[in-house]
Amino acid sequence: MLLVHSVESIRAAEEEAFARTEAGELMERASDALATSLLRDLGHTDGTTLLVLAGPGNNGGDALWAGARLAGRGVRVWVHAVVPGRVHPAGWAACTEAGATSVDLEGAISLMGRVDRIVDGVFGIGGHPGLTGEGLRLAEAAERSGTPVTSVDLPSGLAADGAAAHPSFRAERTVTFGSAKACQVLQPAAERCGEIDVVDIGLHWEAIGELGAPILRQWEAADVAARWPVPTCRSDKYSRGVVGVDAGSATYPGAGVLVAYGAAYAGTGMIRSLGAAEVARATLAAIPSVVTAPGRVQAWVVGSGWGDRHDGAIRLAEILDQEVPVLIDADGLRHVPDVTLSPEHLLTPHAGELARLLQVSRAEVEEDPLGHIHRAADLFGATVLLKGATQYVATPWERTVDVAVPGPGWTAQAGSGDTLSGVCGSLLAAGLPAAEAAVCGASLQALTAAAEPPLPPHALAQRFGVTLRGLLGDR
Ligand SMILES: NC(=O)C1=CN([C@@H]2O[C@H](COP(=O)(O)OP(=O)(O)OC[C@H]3O[C@@H](n4cnc5c(N)ncnc54)[C@H](O)[C@@H]3O)[C@@H](O)[C@H]2O)[C@@H](O)CC1
Ligand SMILES: [K+]
Repeated sequence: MLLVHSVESIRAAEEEAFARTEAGELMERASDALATSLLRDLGHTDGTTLLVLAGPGNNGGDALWAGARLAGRGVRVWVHAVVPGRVHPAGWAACTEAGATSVDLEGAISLMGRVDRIVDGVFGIGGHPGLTGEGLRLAEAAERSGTPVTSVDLPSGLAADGAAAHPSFRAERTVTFGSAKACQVLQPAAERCGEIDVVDIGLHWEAIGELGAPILRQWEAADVAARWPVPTCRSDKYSRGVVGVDAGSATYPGAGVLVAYGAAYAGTGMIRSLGAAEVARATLAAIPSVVTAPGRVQAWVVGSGWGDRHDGAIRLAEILDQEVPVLIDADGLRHVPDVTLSPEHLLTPHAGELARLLQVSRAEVEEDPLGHIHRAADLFGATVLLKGATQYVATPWERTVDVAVPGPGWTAQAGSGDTLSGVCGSLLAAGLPAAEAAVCGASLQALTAAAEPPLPPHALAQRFGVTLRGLLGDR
């Protein structure tokens, strides 16, 4: 699991670390790790070449000290001070004394495409988002040259805490210090960061109180495998969980069928299709093991394909009265302001639906997904999964948001949300807490889509077992 801290937290943890370390020790750890990473990527020192772009702050300092180490080891290093006259003085002296050659802007640009690697040490967590002027010229020239870029801490130009792809460097690798940053896991910014190496520089998160909690937890496949409920020799359909589905309608019967596909192929114990008669009939025809008689239900999936069902609020209240976990999706979400929810209830809006719930514009949600998902979770008291290119899960009053394993854009199609609801519903019925059910469900869908050619949602669901077998190994 990749933990992401905010700039505010990193600054606080750095302050705490400065107080108990020698001056310059943190920068030494950072630049040592950067130099090691550069050496690994260069492969060897003899005859290899490096262009260091150093900005005015400590990010430039890191780059310069690493450049000094490599120049000392025989790498041919050129160095450019991006803001003339404003450069980390000790780092600059060390780098040039170790043999690096100083070049001006035009010199730096003309070297791009001819050196083996470029070090982007222009701005780090102190950078204002969006490069302009010479910084932008350098970033564009570097990208055009095709020479691989190692960014120091983050690609200069990105906002460390944000998801936006501001004008910035595009890195092949980012060597980041103390903690991953939000821009390295949230799209579209993350795709400008390349491979992420997180370097431990000795920050003590527990020493800074609440600020020490990460803002994001980026889940990886192994984390999903560790949480996935695997049946044992003592399992029966009830211990594995019964999912009740009231989704779809006479107008949109497919939604209810797709929810059942998601639950069935994620391995649920039993599915009860308890919505419109048309949906139950269609579901039974597709999946013969589905039961259409009422009975015990351990988690509900409701709302998708309801359309403008006139009794939606009453039906939702009735289901909530049963006091088992409930996943509320799509058309069910419009009734959320009228009912009382708790963290075991899972809302699964996409950006447009979240905007409607919070009475803001979709653009506002897309601009600040984290802020809005927190707001929704706190306002409604429920767990929220925000679907989209990056899938976030927030729990009411908790600082840390979970981010599902990312997947390809193929799942952006009608019906994907319905099968996803089914997967999450099956995990809720198996007893996973709502946040884990949401993030594991979204990750399973993403991992499956990443491994398969484009498939319609019901066919993708049929491949869940292959993904699970790969994830779970011998478990
Ligand atoms: N303080 C330390 O000892 C450590 C800091 N670390 C490094 O230090 C970085 C943070 O250093 P700083 O706080 O000095 O910040 P930066 O090095 O990110 O840059 C800050 C400077 O750039 C200027 N600036 C920012 N955006 C600009 C823009 N778009 N155009 C023109 N000027 C701009 C600011 O006014 C400021 O002078 C981290 O990202 C990391 O690389 C690491 O070495 C770990 C230890
Ligand atoms: K940088």
